Amino acid sequence: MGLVQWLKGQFLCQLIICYGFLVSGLLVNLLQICTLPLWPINKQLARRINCKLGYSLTSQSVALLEWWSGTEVTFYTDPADYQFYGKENAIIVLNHNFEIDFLCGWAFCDRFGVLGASKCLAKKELSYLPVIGWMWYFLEMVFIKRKWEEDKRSFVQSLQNLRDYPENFWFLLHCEGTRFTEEKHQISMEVAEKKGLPKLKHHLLPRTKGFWVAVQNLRGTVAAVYCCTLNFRNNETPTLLGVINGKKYHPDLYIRRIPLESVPEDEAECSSWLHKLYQEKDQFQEDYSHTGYFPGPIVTPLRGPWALINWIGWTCLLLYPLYLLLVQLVLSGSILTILATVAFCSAGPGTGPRRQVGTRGGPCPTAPPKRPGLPPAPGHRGRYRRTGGGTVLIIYHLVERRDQAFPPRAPGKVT
Ligand SMILES: CC/C=C\C/C=C\C/C=C\C/C=C\C/C=C\C/C=C\CCC(=O)SCCNC(=O)CCNC(=O)[C@H](O)C(C)(C)COP(=O)(O)OP(=O)(O)OC[C@H]1O[C@@H](n2cnc3c(N)ncnc32)[C@H](O)[C@@H]1OP(=O)(O)O
Ligand SMILES: CCCCCCCCCCCCCCCCCC(=O)OC[C@@H](O)COP(=O)(O)O
Repeated sequence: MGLVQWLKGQFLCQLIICYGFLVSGLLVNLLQICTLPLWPINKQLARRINCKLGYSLTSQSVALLEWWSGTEVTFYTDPADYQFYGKENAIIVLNHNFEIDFLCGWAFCDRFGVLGASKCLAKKELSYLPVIGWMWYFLEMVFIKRKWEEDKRSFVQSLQNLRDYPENFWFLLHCEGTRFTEEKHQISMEVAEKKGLPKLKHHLLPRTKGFWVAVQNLRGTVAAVYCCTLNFRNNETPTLLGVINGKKYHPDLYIRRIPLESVPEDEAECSSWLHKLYQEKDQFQEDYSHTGYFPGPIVTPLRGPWALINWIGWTCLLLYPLYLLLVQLVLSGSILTILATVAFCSAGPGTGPRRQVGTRGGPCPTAPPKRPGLPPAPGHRGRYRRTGGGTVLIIYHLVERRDQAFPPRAPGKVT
């Protein structure tokens, strides 16, 4: 494992990444709040500013996926459709099987310049997510409680609001309405049986009302439905934590562009149309499980530098205060100890005395067995994970150094 891959596994690096995302997100939220007075004066300008602010935050997770974890989405699509991507509004119908399907969706949006403006039909709970949920409020995301009687009015109103949106946007719909699990699949197939519908092997039965309402309210605004089918090579089970740990995944995404005119206006016909679309998607997944690829040629839209530049910019800006702190430490003279500690710790666990955090001098109760100059015995967990040990110890010594500036008081004695 190279140095870069080792660094990606370090808790300190992951802490810095999440710190950057969180603090930049809060700053973006603050700036979005500042656009509120602009809305009654110039709504379109306020929307454009919020799209840029939204891009500045969302693209950090695209940078994490594409540059940090090195995950590259492979796109399968008809080259004749390629010319439309990014140049029109579209409804995206995407299967909801993977933990990071939204990240692959964002990467797809970023390739065609619609990441900042894109929206989705999301469960109301996501609007409470710190930073991301608050940001989506200003991007006019469509939230629903998944209870039609309570949702229908606000759902229709939210869609109508998008009819004069100044930027090209994609509207993501996971028609299944929830993430795929075997248990949900079994219940869903019982409903399919009752309805006399073909059973699906790789999907839950789609909920059709939301799709029909979206199509009806966005007709004239949206030009097409993009039927997107996502899968991962070699049966990978991708996770967000894996991406943060720098693990590379291999997503394949098959996109079919369907002009909106071909979607029926009648609700019952539209419902049948969507069920047929999901039966086709299910067949694509079945073929993929045997062949390892989707139909249609592979296209490779250019991966622009802006997600990476934006991420580096935020990281430099937000790490600068920490850099100043480090400079202070150097001036205070204690950095040498820390550097010595870093050198000492990054030699790996088990190569020197450990002191139990919180008390002085005692052996660390879970210190790996003494094997001077050797890494701890295989499988020894110890207090510090093999990969994160050096990092954790650096933080421990940083804390300890601070303590030594204020030596602990002996019990009962006041200094
Ligand atoms: C690769 C992608 C490319 C690009 C990506 C593009 C954009 C992405 C970029 C930016 C977007 C920004 C952010 C995205 C990032 C993160 C967000 C990601 C995910 C969040 C998404 C979610 O939160 S999913 C949950 C919310 N969405 C939905 O719920 C949509 C699906 N639901 C509906 O549409 C529903 O219709 C409804 C909720 C609107 C209303 O539901 P309701 O049930 O009241 O009505 P329905 O008629 O639909 O259903 C009733 C019928 O259903 C039958 N039934 C009952 N039980 C089941 C069952 N278990 N399974 C299936 N069907 C069932 C029942 O019989 C009823 O049938 P009737 O015939 O009797 O009506
Ligand atoms: C460089 C910066 C990186 C910092 C850390 C990375 C953060 C990445 C961004 C996190 C944003 C989280 C967006 C939430 C998307 C969740 C999508 C989802 O899967 O929702 C579930 C619903 O669909 C259905 O819910 P269920 O009914 O299945 O329950």
